[in-house]
Amino acid sequence: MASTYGATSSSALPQRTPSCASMSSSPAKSVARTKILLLGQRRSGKTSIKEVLFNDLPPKQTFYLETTMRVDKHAYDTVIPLEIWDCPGNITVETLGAPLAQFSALIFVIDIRDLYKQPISKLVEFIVAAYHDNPSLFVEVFVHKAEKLQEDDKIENFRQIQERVQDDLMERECEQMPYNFHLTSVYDHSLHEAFSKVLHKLIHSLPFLEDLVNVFCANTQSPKAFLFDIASRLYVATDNSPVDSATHNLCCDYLSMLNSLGSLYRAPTSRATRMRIPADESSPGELPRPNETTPTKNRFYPSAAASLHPSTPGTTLTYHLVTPHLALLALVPTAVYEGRRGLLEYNVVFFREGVQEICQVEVEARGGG
Ligand SMILES: Nc1nc2c(ncn2[C@@H]2O[C@H](COP(=O)(O)OP(=O)(O)OP(=O)(O)O)[C@@H](O)[C@H]2O)c(=O)[nH]1
Repeated sequence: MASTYGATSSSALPQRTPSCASMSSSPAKSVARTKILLLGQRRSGKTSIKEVLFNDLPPKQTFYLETTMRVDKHAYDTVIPLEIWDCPGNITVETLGAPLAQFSALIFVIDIRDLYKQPISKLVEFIVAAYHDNPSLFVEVFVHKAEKLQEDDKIENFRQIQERVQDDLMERECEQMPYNFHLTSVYDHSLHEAFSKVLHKLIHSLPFLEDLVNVFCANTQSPKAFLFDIASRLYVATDNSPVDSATHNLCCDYLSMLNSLGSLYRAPTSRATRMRIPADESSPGELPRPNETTPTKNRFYPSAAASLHPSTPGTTLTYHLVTPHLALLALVPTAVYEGRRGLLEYNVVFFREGVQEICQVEVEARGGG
């Protein structure tokens, strides 16, 4: 895979963009966060999911995670500010300590080999409670550790778990409550794909972001493009062509490679001393970034590309930074990438401005502006 790394127009400089996203350990308290409840039996993999996605923990290291003893609230800022509640395995609706009405999504994690009654009863207990307290709650079931089983067993267990939940809900007369099942594993991209789908349901501005990706694809003859959250590698929007897993995985892998090699390609001019912006220079709409005492800490080159099929007609995978934490990844015909680069860059600038505007509105609507 031949790769190129370079800079786009100066408007790509990430530190000047409105901070719709800031991965922070001490996020601003005043912002209204979208809350996601992460539930499941002990050792089902809840903390692993949270750590792999939002703390960049290598999947193999999840083996050493300790048991969660009390609710751990993890703040993460992407297009919308999230708060993920990682709960201990023994938590119930009564001991949760917060009404279900506070949450926007509930992710219930079941180990795919766990066909016993207990996890299913617990899931049903929460679905029934949600049905009464918060019928608009998105209930998503991650049938997890899917890579542990052979294909046939995997499908069979997946089917059995769905069937049992359905039967139990019918008995409790709650079958109208919508819920979705996903097969997931921290060892492949299924977790990223499933969590991305959950995230889409929570982003109110999603149609606008999708429109922007669609316009980008139409103008650049791109068959597929994703707007990714860089650190978590969740995609926050894509165009309206179907997502095929191979393309999604390819983009995830490319992003992962760039994330790990990014610092090597940092331009000498981007050293902290040269890039620091004086406080009084920040633009009027820009948010305070309490955690950005060193604005170049996570600096990243603004664009990159890799040739996927060198022979004609050829496809190139392009990467463009959109905000400090979002990037556009697109499959582009090599002829367009090589012959009409100006047009491509023009569309990226247009796309970037649109996304930044949407993020700004989102921040203002949540009281962070
Ligand atoms: N094979 C496999 N193992 C996984 C996967 N996800 C998590 N695990 C393992 O499952 C075990 C339990 O993971 P945890 O994340 O601690 O589970 P938990 O649900 O947070 O557990 P509690 O804190 O006790 O409630 C660890 O040994 C992980 O390595 C997966 O996708 N596949």
